[in-house]
Amino acid sequence: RTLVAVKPDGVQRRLVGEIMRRFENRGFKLVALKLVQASEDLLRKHYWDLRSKPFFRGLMSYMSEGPMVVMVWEGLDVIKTARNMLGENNPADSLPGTIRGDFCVEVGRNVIHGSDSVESAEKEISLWFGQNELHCWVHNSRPWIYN
Ligand SMILES: Nc1ncnc2c1ncn2[C@@H]1O[C@@H]2COP(=O)(O)O[C@H]2[C@H]1O
Repeated sequence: RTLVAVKPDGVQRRLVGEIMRRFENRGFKLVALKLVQASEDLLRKHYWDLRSKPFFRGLMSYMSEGPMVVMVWEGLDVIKTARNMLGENNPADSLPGTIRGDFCVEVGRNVIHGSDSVESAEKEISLWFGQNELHCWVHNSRPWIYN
């Protein structure tokens, strides 16, 4: 499982449907989804490892500018594959075909976040979602996606 968040710029730019379509089409299963105006406390916990970076204050304010769409996707190697689908942190290094490579130009407005490791995915999922918000359901197309 991985946490994917469409940031306030992605929501404002109406990219939510396009981004979700990419994850659905790839074959991943949606297990949690919500629209959230994140509190400063939540954002501080989410980006705790970056607290000493010079861009930290700007990042907090960017992420508070409007609601985000936060979701959990599940599937084989989803953390790694989602990072590949997102592109590089800096959109200028992101290949066309990736989300950042197709939809943005600046690192401070990079439209989407994805967990970067198993540890951060577990931490981020438990930060943004309660256990009762994570749904277990059967993907009918599963046998056509997995051997
Ligand atoms: N040099 C930078 N200047 C501004 N924001 C940055 C910089 N580097 C990283 N970020 C932001 O910090 C975020 C950390 O992880 P994200 O994938 O959410 O996307 C990153 C960017 O939004």
